[in-house]
Amino acid sequence: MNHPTRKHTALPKARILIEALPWLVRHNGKTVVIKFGGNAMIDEDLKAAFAQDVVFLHHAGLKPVVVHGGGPQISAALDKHGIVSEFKAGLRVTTEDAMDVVRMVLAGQVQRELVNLLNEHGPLAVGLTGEDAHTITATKHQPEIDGELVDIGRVGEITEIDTGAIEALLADGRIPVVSSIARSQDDGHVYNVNADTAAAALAAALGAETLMVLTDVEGLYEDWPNSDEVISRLTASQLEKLLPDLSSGMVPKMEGCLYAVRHGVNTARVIDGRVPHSILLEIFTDEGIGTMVVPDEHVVPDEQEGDAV
Ligand SMILES: Nc1ncnc2c1ncn2[C@@H]1O[C@H](COP(=O)(O)OP(=O)(O)O)[C@@H](O)[C@H]1O
Ligand SMILES: CC(=O)N[C@@H](CCC(=O)OP(=O)(O)O)C(=O)O
Repeated sequence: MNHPTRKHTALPKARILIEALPWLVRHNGKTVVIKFGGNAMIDEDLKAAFAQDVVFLHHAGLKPVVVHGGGPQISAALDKHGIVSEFKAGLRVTTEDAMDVVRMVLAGQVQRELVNLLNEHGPLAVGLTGEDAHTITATKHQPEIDGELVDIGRVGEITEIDTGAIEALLADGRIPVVSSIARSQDDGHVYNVNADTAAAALAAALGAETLMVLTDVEGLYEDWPNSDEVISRLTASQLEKLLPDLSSGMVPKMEGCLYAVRHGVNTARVIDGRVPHSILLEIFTDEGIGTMVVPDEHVVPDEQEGDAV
């Protein structure tokens, strides 16, 4: 017979579950766009933990949408094809030949791998690219470098998002996994779009609660590469002032975060994808682990439990 003073060894687990209750209530039914960067996909265990987290969110009542990158994977494949990778303004110079490889790697390799990992937990994930059902439409992007417009090939600037296919999948209880390739509004071809930019545009168009960008650093470093002091929280205006000083991969990431919070997304976060289960830590605890960008008018509830988003 159970004695009332008997030690219940599972009690700490119940406490952990109940601690997550405010977050579960807050996020119920909310869309969360999660960008999984190519640099964060560093090993099999991390990718499996990522898939577990996303499936957990799904079963916890959220609507996760995954947008994936694959920069290092594309560079490796281009290398095999004897094509040298060159970046300008943080974007890959994409020739017609390179575009074929980009599409093959993102849609045929990285996306398939993530879809399969998610589907180990049930018939959940469906992969698509921005080409499908006009999800992402783009025109040629020509960045301005030193006052001049530069031709970087088939790199797209997003002109339109059609959320129909993604919303239909969410309504059907699926997890959309989107590759950052856009249909062209100018010709019959496709464009290479930076995955951070694509994730931000989708988060805004979907009216997502949160944009979460997983990468290979702890967050936005205040004085990179001289110090590893992470900026834990900043407003849109504060971020806007920092943008001109940012470099390389952080540029599209932080521009994306700014775009998202200026277009209705409540929070945009850059978090360390090398930390196993970083998504769960960020969503269900008050120990935010990366950099959080909030709209200017965002009022901080008092720093109490349940205040992470
Ligand atoms: N201020 C900064 N804070 C953190 N990382 C920075 C900063 N500026 C540049 N970086 C670089 O940006 C990289 C992340 O971008 P990127 O390589 O494109 O990753 P991903 O594949 O996840 O999109 C970091 O690994 C770091 O080298
Ligand atoms: C135009 C452009 O630069 N596109 C990116 C698309 C993939 C991507 O963004 O991957 P990460 O998120 O891993 O960096 C590229 O070709 O590398």
